[in-house]
Amino acid sequence: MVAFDQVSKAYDAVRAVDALTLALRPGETVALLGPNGAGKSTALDLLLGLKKPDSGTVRLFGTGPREAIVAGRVGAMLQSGGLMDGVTVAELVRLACALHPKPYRPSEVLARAGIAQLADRRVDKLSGGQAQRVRFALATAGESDLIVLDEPTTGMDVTTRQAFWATMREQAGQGRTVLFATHYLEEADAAADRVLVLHRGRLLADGTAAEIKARAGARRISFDLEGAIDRPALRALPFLTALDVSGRTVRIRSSDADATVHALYGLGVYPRNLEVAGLGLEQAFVALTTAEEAKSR
Ligand SMILES: Nc1ncnc2c1ncn2[C@@H]1O[C@H](COP(=O)(O)OP(=O)(O)OP(=O)(O)O)[C@@H](O)[C@H]1O
Repeated sequence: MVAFDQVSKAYDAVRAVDALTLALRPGETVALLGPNGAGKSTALDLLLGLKKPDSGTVRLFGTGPREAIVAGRVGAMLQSGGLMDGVTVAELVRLACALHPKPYRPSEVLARAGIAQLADRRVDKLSGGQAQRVRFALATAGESDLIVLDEPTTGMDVTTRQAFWATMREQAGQGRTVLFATHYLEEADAAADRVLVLHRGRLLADGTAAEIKARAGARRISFDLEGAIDRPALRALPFLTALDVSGRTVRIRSSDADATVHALYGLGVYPRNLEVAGLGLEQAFVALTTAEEAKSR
């Protein structure tokens, strides 16, 4: 079990992480989302013992972060982590395996990260996406109970990205906890079974992607109308939060699509090509974080 208990960390006046409390369960794949500066990297640094909280505690499997890392229970892939200069990919992976208390075979690690063909290349001569795969290999050098990934797929091409997530699913399937920070909301939607939204260091939302979308409330309704379009009548529809008319096509956002559509028919119009769709995680994220920004203004 991985737990933050009332953890805070400030840089001068900036509260990067503010009274964060949460627990991660085994086998869970968790996405950490938040706008720039929300505190994601700081939270991961606290989790990995790279920074010390000003107050509160971080516990990993019953110990502090350092002890858990020394015991090989944590694999991490950080954003900027420089790879050692002057060594080859194979040498670096062998070193990571040698340092891990429960290592996999280096050949296995190379193959899993899709870098077997890069084994003899120097790590300081790799492309961005290749270097990212090497970091991925280092994070999965041994059997860790927690895998922490900071924007893991940045710079990866589509195939690498798919292979990467397949491996992460496999790892989670073996009971490991996978925690990743990302700005790719589609990826969070597809890969995570739990989504955490951080905003100004605080946990704004915690749930499945579906729950977060539902919490952001809105649904999109679109349809075409024949004849004159009565905008004031449309604008007065219940639960409407946005209205856009373009030519014959009307697009509505509603916090209760059933009630809005019901009232729409009540106007005596005949909407054609009616579509009701949920918001994507990206739109839900924007709705949640902008609402929070507005509150704090
Ligand atoms: N070393 C530091 N010194 C001073 N302020 C810092 C430092 N590191 C982070 N901050 C500030 O703390 C806040 C949280 O930053 P953090 O890097 O944790 O956010 P993030 O969610 O990872 O952002 P991004 O999405 O941009 O990577 C920001 O306001 C940032 O400017």
